[in-house]
Amino acid sequence: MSMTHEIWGEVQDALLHSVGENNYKTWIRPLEFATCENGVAHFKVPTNFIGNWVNRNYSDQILRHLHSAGATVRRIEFDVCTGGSGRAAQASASAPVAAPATAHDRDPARPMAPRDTGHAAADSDEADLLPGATLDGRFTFDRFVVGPPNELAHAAARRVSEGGPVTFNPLFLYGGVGLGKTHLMHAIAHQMRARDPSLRIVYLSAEQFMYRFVQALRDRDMMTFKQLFRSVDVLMVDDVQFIAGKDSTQDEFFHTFNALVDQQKQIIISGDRAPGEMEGMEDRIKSRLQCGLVVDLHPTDYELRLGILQQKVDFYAAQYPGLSIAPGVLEFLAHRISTNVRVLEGALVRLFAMASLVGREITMDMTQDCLADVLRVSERKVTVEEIQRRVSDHYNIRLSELIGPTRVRNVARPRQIAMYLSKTLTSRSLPEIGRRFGGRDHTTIMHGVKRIEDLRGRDSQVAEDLEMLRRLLEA
Ligand SMILES: Nc1ncnc2c1ncn2[C@@H]1O[C@H](COP(=O)(O)OP(=O)(O)OP(=O)(O)O)[C@@H](O)[C@H]1O
Repeated sequence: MSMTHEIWGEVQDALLHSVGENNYKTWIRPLEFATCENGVAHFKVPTNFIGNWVNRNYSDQILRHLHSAGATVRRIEFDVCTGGSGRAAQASASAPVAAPATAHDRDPARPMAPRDTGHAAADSDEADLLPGATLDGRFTFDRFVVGPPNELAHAAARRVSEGGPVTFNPLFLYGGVGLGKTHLMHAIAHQMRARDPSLRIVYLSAEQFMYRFVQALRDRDMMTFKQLFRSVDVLMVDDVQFIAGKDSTQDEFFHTFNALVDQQKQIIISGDRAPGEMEGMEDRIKSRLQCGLVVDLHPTDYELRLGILQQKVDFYAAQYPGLSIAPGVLEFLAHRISTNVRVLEGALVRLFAMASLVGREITMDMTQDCLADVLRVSERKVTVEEIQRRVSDHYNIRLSELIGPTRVRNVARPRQIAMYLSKTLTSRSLPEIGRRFGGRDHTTIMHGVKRIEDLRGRDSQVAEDLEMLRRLLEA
């Protein structure tokens, strides 16, 4: 069926439910259905910004609803409507996945919103100045799961995204690989842009900053480079450690930084470690980076990983309708993959892809088969010594007692628990474990392991203790 105004009316109602009232008012209501030709539905939008935003964030949903309403639409396009003379905006989307947007959208280092949204040609010129990657539409605050390891960073990012007087400059976010620094920076950008589309926000990696700088030097066009970076409202530089040891880039970065701070413009920087610990970074830069708010993202804990997995499952389940995940699988993944959220998410993507191929529920067996390599690599190397220390702390007995010969029950049982954990969490053989338990024979270890295996099913206190110790050891 061809797309009509009636169908669009129906789809608008459906969108009101699926995106919520606020989003609907801001993004969907301004869209005016114009025509549909050869499967391409054209919408008029008041600004280029709205066109790009809707394209990036809602085009999939719009297409889905159009299809459900029976419209045969392959693609949607947004045309900026400038006082009656509609002009093609740089935004379009096609089924089933939104097509990559325009040069404008692909460019990370361009100011993300034009000051005057009615001047698409000027936007394109600006976009042409800077190459790079795009802001990820999925990296929003809504999709960032907060827990004790990242709550401070999240709160700081939220505060900055609210705008207002610049209170801490720069905001410096640091932490290990895949802990959400980029996600938070993108979320700030999305939020700021939604709040004030006229803001000129530049997000880029330190590598791209250097690339631009070197290109400007080569083209003998430093003026344009300086003008561009010094005329933004918000500058975000990701992975700043990249410019460590690169003296001229650091010099230019330093001047850009100072110029923006002088103008009270917000700067947000991320790095893989605290500024003071960055080798090869000039002291004057380190001290600039430290003079705002420095917050770190700590390694995730089990609960946060589980929360992230649960949130991502909802997302993937919507993409693969009909697929389910067996109880215990998410908990297992949260236990076993503790390195980095990116790996955790990758594991989930693989599981869903595999399950959709075979058309079955994601079970524990499938998880172990499909992720054998990831699980092997991320296996935390727990040592027998660590286990002994944890167990003696937990039962409040001395390490020397745990390893020694005493047979009193309040030591013998924890000792067997330590033997069991050594057997199940390390790759040590029974004789090797025996040696670490005061030179005991391997049959003693085997007996201890069997005893706990047996108790585990009958004694809930033992089961609980084992679970808690395992979590502590694998955290
Ligand atoms: N708290 C979180 N909630 C939801 N998703 C998260 C969270 N933390 C990280 N992620 C996801 O993990 C992935 C990696 O995050 P991100 O790219 O932001 O990490 P990073 O700290 O910038 O890593 P790198 O050091 O490699 O640049 C992304 O898909 C991101 O959405």
